This record gives sequence, C-alpha cells and structure tokens, in this order.
Amino acid sequence: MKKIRVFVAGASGKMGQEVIRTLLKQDDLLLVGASDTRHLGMDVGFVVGAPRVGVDITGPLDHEILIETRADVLVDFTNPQSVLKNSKTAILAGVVPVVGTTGLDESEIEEIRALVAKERVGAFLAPNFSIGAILMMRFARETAKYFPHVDIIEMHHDQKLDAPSGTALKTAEGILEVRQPMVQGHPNEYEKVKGARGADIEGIHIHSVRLPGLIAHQEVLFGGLGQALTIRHDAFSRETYMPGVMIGIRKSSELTNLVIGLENFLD
Ligand SMILES: NC(=O)C1=CN([C@@H]2O[C@H](COP(=O)(O)OP(=O)(O)OC[C@H]3O[C@@H](n4cnc5c(N)ncnc54)[C@H](OP(=O)(O)O)[C@@H]3O)[C@@H](O)[C@H]2O)C=CC1
Ligand SMILES: O=C(O)C1=N[C@H](C(=O)O)C[C@H](O)C1
Repeated sequence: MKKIRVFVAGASGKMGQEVIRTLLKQDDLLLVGASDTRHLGMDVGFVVGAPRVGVDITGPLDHEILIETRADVLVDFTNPQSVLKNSKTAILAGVVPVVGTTGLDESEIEEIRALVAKERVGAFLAPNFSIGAILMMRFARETAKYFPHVDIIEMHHDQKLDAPSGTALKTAEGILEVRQPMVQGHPNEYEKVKGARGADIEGIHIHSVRLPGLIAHQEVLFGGLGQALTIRHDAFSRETYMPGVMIGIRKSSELTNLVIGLENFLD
C-alpha cells in the first residue's frame, strides 16, 4: 500500500501536536516532515510526548524541504500571518495544502484559487474539522429558512489570534445563502459603546468571547414569535478535530481543485 506522505506546519502548536499524535497511529499515512518556530531540531516524537519518530522539527516552511521530503500533503495549523505563504509554497511544490488555520480573507482565498487553477494542484481549506460543528452549521442554515432573526456567539480560549472565528464567519455565510436580505433589530438602534452589537456580517451579528479555560464553543441563537431556538456546539478537546483532519488528508491527496469545507468530503 502506498502511504500518503504528510508534512505538518505548526507542528509544535496545540493543533499541530494533536495532528502528529494522531498521524502516528494511522497505517496509510506517513509523517515525513514537521516545521515550526519552536523546538527547532528536536525529534517531533519527543515534542508530542511519544517515542522517537526520526523526523526533526525544521524552521519555517520552504520549497526545498517539501521537495526533499517528497510530501503529498501539507497540513497547516500555523497562524493567519503564515498560512497564505505556506499554502502557496506547497502548491508551487506540487503539494496539496490541507489548511485548518483560520483568518484567511477573501482576497487571500482568491489568490489560492488562482494558483490552484494555474498549477493544477488542489487545496483544501476547512475552517472547522469537527463533525459536530459541521452539523451545527448545516442545522443553522436550515433553521434560518424559518427563523431569519439570528445572532452568533462564538467562544474560544484566550490565545486565539483571529476574531471572529472562521467557524462563525462560515456559519453566517451559510445562513446568508438562504436568508432574504433584511434589517434585523430596530432600524434606529445605535451603539453607545463601539462594538456593543458585535461584528456585523450583512446584518448578522457575531459576538466573540475569549477566556482561559475555553477551547471552542459556538451558539447560534434564533428568535421568532414568542420563541427562541439555540443551536450549540462545544469542542472540549482538540481530539474533536482529528477524525475530520484525517478525512481531509485522505480525500485531498490527489485533489486538483480548491475545496472549502469538510462538509464536501462527508457522505
Ligand atoms: N480548522 C479547525 O478545525 C481548527 C483550526 N484552528 C486554527 O488553527 C490555527 C492554529 O491553532 P493552534 O494550534 O491553537 O495555535 P498555536 O499557536 O498553538 O500553534 C501554531 C504554531 O504554528 C507556529 N508557526 C507560526 N508560523 C509558522 C510558520 N510559518 N511555519 C511553521 N510554524 C509556524 C507557531 O509558532 P509561534 O507561536 O512562534 O508563532 C505555533 O507553534 C489557528 O488559526 C486556529 O484558529 C484551531 C483549531 C481547529
Ligand atoms: O482557534 C481555535 O481554537 C479554533 N479555530 C477555528 C475557528 O476559527 O473557527 C476552529 C475552532 O473554532 C477552533
């Protein structure tokens, strides 16, 4: 059996470590490289609390290392400042980026789309790899057909860099596909303190909470006549994302187009 060769960027981070621990247990996937700004030169097994693996952490990603390691897929869990460069480096090296890092803006996604088309090397972007969160987004989209008044509260650990979360933005995007344009709330409402109503995505308000102790949580609140409906998802650990990341790697290794969202790979 030919194994899929996987390179992990952000290997020393919270998600990167979890991905490596999971990868090491898969028969059909082979960890061939790992990069990070931390633990340089250290065997990645020791970084994640496992026995020696024989792959050392290298510094920020470049073309040569991807060619040298003959990677098929680059898994990126870095940060919003590094992810575009890493994805482009991968595509130009003929390696499919599987991107969990959030914070890419529209123009950056378009840049990836254009490069994918030019190089005929695929890319997979997933703002959320948790199956439960995918269902939350699906149910929210369905609910908005009947309950168009909606606010989103996303709650994360206090080390998160981007706000609103990629998941909250994708939830709003899904709702906007089915909801007619409308004014929500009082037409004359105003903010006494800037930001009080949260981020406004075409009339949908997203409120971002950052607190120690949290991992990743989201509530989608719908209000109707004399009733309210709340759809909530909680990620209690980063293991939550691992089945989705493994699906993403397996389904992406021979991809030649840009795919956004794990829902596209679920049966
Ligand atoms: N799609 C999904 O399901 C999920 C997505 N995420 C997203 O994944 C990303 C990572 O999250 P998390 O693991 O919590 O973050 P961490 O900060 O714990 O880890 C990121 C790691 O990447 C390193 N890094 C930064 N730049 C580079 C680079 N150019 N090359 C290699 N490594 C680099 C960081 O180093 P340094 O600290 O020195 O910058 C850090 O060690 C975030 O964008 C988060 O929103 C998180 C959970 C689930
Ligand atoms: O930073 C995180 O932790 C997470 N980021 C993703 C997002 O921005 O939606 C996914 C999940 O919420 C965890």
